[in-house]
Order: sequence, then C-alpha cells, then structure tokens
Amino acid sequence: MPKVLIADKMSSAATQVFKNRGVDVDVITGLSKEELIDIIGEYDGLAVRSTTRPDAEIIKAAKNLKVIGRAGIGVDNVDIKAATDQGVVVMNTPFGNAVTTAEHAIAMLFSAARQIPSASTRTQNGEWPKSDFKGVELFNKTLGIIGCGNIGALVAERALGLKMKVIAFDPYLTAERAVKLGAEKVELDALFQRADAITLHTPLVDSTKGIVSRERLGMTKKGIIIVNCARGGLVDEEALKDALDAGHVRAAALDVFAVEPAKEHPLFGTPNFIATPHLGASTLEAQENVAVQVAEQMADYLLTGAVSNALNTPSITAEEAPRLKPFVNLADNLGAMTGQLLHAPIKSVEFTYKGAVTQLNTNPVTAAALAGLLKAAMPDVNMVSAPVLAKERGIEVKESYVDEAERAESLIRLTVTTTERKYVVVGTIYRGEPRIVRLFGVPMDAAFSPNMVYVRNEDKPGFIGRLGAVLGDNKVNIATFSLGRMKKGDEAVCLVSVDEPISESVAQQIKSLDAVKIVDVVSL
Ligand SMILES: NC(=O)C1=CN([C@@H]2O[C@H](COP(=O)(O)OP(=O)(O)OC[C@H]3O[C@@H](n4cnc5c(N)ncnc54)[C@H](O)[C@@H]3O)[C@@H](O)[C@H]2O)C=CC1
Ligand SMILES: O=C(O)C(=O)COP(=O)(O)O
Repeated sequence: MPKVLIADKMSSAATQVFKNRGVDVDVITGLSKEELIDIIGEYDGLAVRSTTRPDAEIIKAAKNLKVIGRAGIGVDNVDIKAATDQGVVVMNTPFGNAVTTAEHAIAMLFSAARQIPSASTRTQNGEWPKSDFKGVELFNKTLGIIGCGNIGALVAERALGLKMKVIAFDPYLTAERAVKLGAEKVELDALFQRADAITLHTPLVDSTKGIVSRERLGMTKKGIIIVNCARGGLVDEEALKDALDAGHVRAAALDVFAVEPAKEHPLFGTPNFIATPHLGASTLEAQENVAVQVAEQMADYLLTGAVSNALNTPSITAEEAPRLKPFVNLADNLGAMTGQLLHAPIKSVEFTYKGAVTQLNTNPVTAAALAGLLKAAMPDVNMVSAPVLAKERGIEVKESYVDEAERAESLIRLTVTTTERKYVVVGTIYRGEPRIVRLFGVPMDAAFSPNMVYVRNEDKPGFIGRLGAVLGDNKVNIATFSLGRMKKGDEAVCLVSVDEPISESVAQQIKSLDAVKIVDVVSL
C-alpha cells in the first residue's frame, strides 16, 4: 500500500480521500527540515501547501518518493528541478483556490480604499475616530491588473461588477481574450501611469521579480493603491514603504512577503498599510477544494499511474493509464536496448507510432523510450526528466504517426541518428509481452531479457556453432537465440538472451571470433 505524508495544515478531507482510496497516510505538520529529511524516506507521496519547502536535500533523502502534491497553486516552494531529476512528479491544484484568492484581492482593495482594519482597531479602542478617515470610491476608477491568468481574470470580472475600468498587462494575454474579459490590454508602463489601483496576479519568476519597482512606483498617479495577493518579491518593499511614507501611495495591502513568515517588517506600523499572513487561499471552500483535489490526484498517480496537473510530466488519464502500461514498458525496453548499442552521441530521435497505439496519448510512451535511450549515458535519467535532458543537450525529438487504424497491429519505431549513423529499431506487443521485430533494419522476432548480447557478423557457415561454444565454455547458459539477416551472405545479426550477465572477457572472446564485426552487451 503506498504511503503519503501530509506535511502542512490541510483540510481533513485530504486524509479521508487517501484512506478511502487505500493509501496509507500520516499527518505530521510543523516538521523542521532535518526532521523531514529523517522520515521522508518511508513515503511514496508528500502533500504540502506553501509552508513546507521540499528542496534538493529533502528530495534527495526521499528515496521512495514518487509524487509531491501541492494543495494550492504556487509551486515556488518546491524544487521542481531536483524533483524532475529524481523522477518525482510535481502536481498542483490550479483552480481550487482561485475564486477565494480573487475575493481576497477585492477585499484588500476595499480595505485599502476605506482603511477598514485601522478604523476597526481604533473604534474598538474607544476612539470613535470618525473625522480621521476619508476613503475613496472604487466606482469609475481604473484597476490595473498585472498578470491576467486564472486569478487575474476572476479579479477583472469582479472589478467590472463594481463598475471599475479594467486595464491589464500580461505578455500572454491575447487581444481577443482581453476583449472577452472586458479589459483593455496595455503595456506595463502605461498600466503604472493610468491606474488608480494596481493588483498583482503573476507567479514569481525572473520577469516579474520586483515588477513594482521604485522607478515604476514613481510613474504612478498620486493616491495609487497597491494590492499584492500573489507572491512576495513582486513588490520592492523598501520602495513601497518610502512611497507610503511620502504620501504618494494612498494605501497598500500585502498578503504575501518576500520573506515568510514575516514576523517583523519595516512596513509594519506604516500608516495606510494593511497586511494579512498569506491568507489568500484560506477559506473553508478553497481549502476543501484543494485538499480533495490534491489527494485524488496523488492517489490516482500512486495507484493507477494516472497523471493530472503535473508541472514536470505529461498528463495521463485514469482510463488511459492501464492501456498505456504495456507500451510504456515496450518503449522503455526498446529505448534502453538501443541506447546500449549506440557508439556515438545522439543528434536526433524520431518515434513513429503505427496502428492501435496511435489512438493513445503517446507522450508518456515517448518519454519512457527517451529515458531508456539516454540511460546508457545518463544513468539517473527517468521518464520525467528525459524530455528536459534531451532538450538541454540539443537532441531533437520528433513523434510521427502512420496507419492510424485502430485495429492495425501496434508498432513503435525508434529512428536514432547519432553523429556517426542512423539506427532503426522496431518493437511491438505480442500477447501482452514486448518484442523486438526489427533491429537495425534486420527483421527478427525476439523477446527482451535482462541479459543479452548483440552480435553483428558476416553471414558465414559455422558461426553460430562457434558463438555457442564460446558461451558454453564460459558456462553462460543461452535462454533464447534470435537471428536475422537482410539476404543470404549479407551481414547477419543475432540477439542472444543469456541467464547471467556477460563479462567483459566473454565479450572479448566473442569479438575475436572470425567474421564478427560488432559485439555489444545489453542489460535491462
Ligand atoms: N495569496 C495566496 O494565498 C495565493 C496566491 N496565489 C498566487 O497567485 C498567482 C497567480 O495565480 P494564477 O492566476 O492561478 O496563475 P496563472 O498561471 O493562471 O496566471 C498567471 C499569469 O501571469 C502571467 N504572467 C507571467 N509572466 C508575466 C509578466 N512578466 N508580466 C505579467 N504577467 C505575467 C501569465 O501569463 C499568466 O496569465 C500565483 O503566483 C499564485 O501562486 C494563488 C493562490 C493563493
Ligand atoms: O495556492 C497558492 O499559490 C498559495 O499561495 C496558497 O498558499 P497556502 O496553501 O495558503 O499556503
């Protein structure tokens, strides 16, 4: 039974889902990094929010970990590269808390416009400070939205409902989508110049770090309101403090901070400054949504191999997962065998799918074949990391499809081009088992086995006997022997499955036989 650790405070609905699905679950929150490192080795899954930060060290210690589930949107607390390198799938719940966070942004906007938190505190202190507060209306004002994805779009809808004008900056927002949202798409500087209030809804990446900079704050109208419910680090906090102190910024409301938890901060106590402790996603509804969703997704992956909302690997539906399994297995074997038969760096790989397999989602099959192929040179590669590593190394990867008839026999053809030559290998599934049907252009019919030796030789009488004798003399038992050639007297290939690994000395003895051209030992 797979075992999952819930390491951050999460709705108990997550625990219930895991239990109902037959996944063993521990809930241990508030662990230090060292404590997490000590226990993470026992778990197949780790469920977190934003407090736990699974970094490279934690992931390295997580020897059995297969999936990290983020009950929420932002995954900047997870070292995705370290997870990818180790084959750990990272998934989030991209929609479950979006409405709640948009509502928090609107709440912050109103709070800032009317200074509700400080008015409340002072009223309850017995001051009745009626004459100290004069807010501004949001009606007819221009709201500048930076980042118009899920949450930004929900904020736009709500702001339009408040009869605000909405302008948006997002490099990936199309003009059509902006029109549909009722927002005007503008450039970043124009947004800073025209807005009466600015709200941020981007991830924290290089292009957004410090996007509310001192210089851009200087472009804004006097009396601007700044709201950030996205990520700390988007706003230059020092510049914001100066602009608030100078009375240029009317009010600012931050839910997120560059360093969290923010227990002390230069902005704290600044007049017209409002802070909430990263509460954007904290409603009953959102927490129930993300907890159920993350637990379902993690259980699906651990129990069936289905992948949804993963950030580092292609999606596989629950219905596809069992149908894909034999092809993933075939692809892995084909790739791993071929990778051990190459003698030069790979330039490009083409995966050609034929027959019924073309009806499936071939992305995971390609990823598995690629991982197998790269394993000879990169032993730690896996299905998750293979596409990234291939790209980093400039290996061109192509997929193509032929004879897409559902009833046609499924074949997977790998065409690998190295700096020296081109290799073609074809495999199929026969009675549920993966088989090789063509090896470097030569037709054959062979099963995969953990220990194999590949020999290419001149097609001469007596060769097979001599090869058998070398193996026999070295007490290597032959399991199966597959032969093939293009035509009589041409080059022949044989793929021999043996019961024990072939040592270097046996490989050398085979190499020294008359007529042998190439000998490669393959282990799967
Ligand atoms: N305070 C909280 O508790 C919560 C915060 N969040 C945060 O809110 C943020 C937005 O979440 P979603 O809307 O779901 O993400 P999303 O991915 O749907 O939208 C982000 C948008 O930012 C845009 N973007 C990327 N680079 C940009 C740039 N340089 N300038 C302008 N726009 C840029 C993207 O094109 C995209 O449309 C994330 O950082 C997420 O972590 C999400 C939920 C709760
Ligand atoms: O979903 C997100 O991106 C959030 O920032 C919510 O964070 P949390 O789960 O409340 O720690």
